[in-house]
Amino acid sequence: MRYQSTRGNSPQQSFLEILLGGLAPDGGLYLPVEYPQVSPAQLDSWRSLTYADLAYEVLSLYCDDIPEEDLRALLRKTYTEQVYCNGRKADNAKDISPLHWLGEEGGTRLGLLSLSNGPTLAFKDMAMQLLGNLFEYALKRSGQKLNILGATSGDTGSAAEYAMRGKEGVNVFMLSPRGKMSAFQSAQMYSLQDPNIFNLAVAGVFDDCQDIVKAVSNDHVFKVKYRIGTVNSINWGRVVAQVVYYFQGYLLATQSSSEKVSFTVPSGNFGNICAGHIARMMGLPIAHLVAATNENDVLNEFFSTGVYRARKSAETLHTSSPSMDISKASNFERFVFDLVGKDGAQTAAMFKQVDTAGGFDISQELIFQEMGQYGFQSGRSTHQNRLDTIRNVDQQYNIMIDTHTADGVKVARDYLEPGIPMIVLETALPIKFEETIEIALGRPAECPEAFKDIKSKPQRVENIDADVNQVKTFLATHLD
Ligand SMILES: Cc1ncc(COP(=O)(O)O)c(C=O)c1O
Ligand SMILES: N[C@@H](CCOP(=O)(O)O)C(=O)O
Repeated sequence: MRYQSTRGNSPQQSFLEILLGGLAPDGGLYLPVEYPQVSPAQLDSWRSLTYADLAYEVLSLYCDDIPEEDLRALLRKTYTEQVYCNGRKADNAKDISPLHWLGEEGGTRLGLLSLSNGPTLAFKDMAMQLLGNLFEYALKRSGQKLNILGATSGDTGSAAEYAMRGKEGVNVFMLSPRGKMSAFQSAQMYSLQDPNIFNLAVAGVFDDCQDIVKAVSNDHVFKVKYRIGTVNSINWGRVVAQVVYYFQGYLLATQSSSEKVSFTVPSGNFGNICAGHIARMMGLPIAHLVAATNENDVLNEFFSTGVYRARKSAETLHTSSPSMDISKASNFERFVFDLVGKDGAQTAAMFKQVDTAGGFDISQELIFQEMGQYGFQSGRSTHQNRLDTIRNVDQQYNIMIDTHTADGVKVARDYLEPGIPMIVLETALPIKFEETIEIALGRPAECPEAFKDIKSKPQRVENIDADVNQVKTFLATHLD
């Protein structure tokens, strides 16, 4: 499989060639030149597979420069009960991403796909653990070292650091928005003392952190000299690993490939739902993909009006679903590339307009009228909706959900269609946002044993301005 940039001005490359670099040289994001197709019969033949073997079927369509036996071994090493039973009872863990039906609502079944059973209690572990093993594999083959520069709003950071700690030849430099994550999220990252992990608390919001990552990646001389890679969903490896659980969720929810399901996805950087879009483009029978935003509702605005207006840092609100406090969703560019018929020049022009004029408006264009074919719907959830939904799901179904998943359930309920099961992606465990859970339910969230004393551990973090040059200087002084 060859990969092309969404900006149309980079050479096509193979999976292993793009894995360590992340952003394409022209500033775009990589996508496969075509989406491999999965037939209904093929889909049905995957019903009895383990998660690891299902992942093999999906990923082997994309990573054809990794020998079959190596890829299968990497996936079986990654998707184990030992890695993915955190915070859940072990009887469900063999499914890796179990599906829990909440109940019947609006003439259909409403369910939660559990994706937060991994080491850091958020869905990021589903792809990040694999990325860690893929990096190790690729670096061993090439004899290279890798310095990861990442941006987090709370969950990617810890998932990446737990996946990369102790990995030979890998350093992680993680930018996080100072004071904007939950105490639990900060403690998960900042308490790590491993010499290959560096936490930088940026005076800004997540978008500032992501802009710095992109600016450093776009300085090709610096990038090559310091061997900079990325673990954000900028990296295709992250997105493609997330495609797998849409297949898993679909197979768990249905009896045959003639059935359709819809997914609601709590959305911020648009990586998770972009993986759903790709699964749908591959032929997975998804009726709708519902993007659920919090008060930072750029994506909801776009899907409802055709106007994309990225907010400035100062306009980005600090909410009680803080991991979705994002106003410049990077993966949105991948969808736009498909929307404009894989026209790299047009995509580049549209995102140049985002930089110069703050956004674009396609409300009067044919592509907006035809956008229905991609199955997107969207909605917005507020702090009060979040509290109400956490309470209501707890009372009605005796299940405690986190604030982001609550945004998902709130919006999903607005889009229930009789006869089409609705699966909400559960993106984190409640303990990560325990302050809000306490407000909503008046009792604490359950905390897995491994994290009981996390907030009292000593923390190691450096403060830094939202300034590319300061970050480059930090990297240069910590690398040879
Ligand atoms: C808990 C949680 N939910 C939802 C999201 C949004 O996912 P995405 O950024 O892939 O849209 C994130 C961050 O990415 C998250 O950490
Ligand atoms: N919500 C994320 C933000 C980064 O998203 P990514 O999927 O691009 O890594 C976080 O929790 O850090």
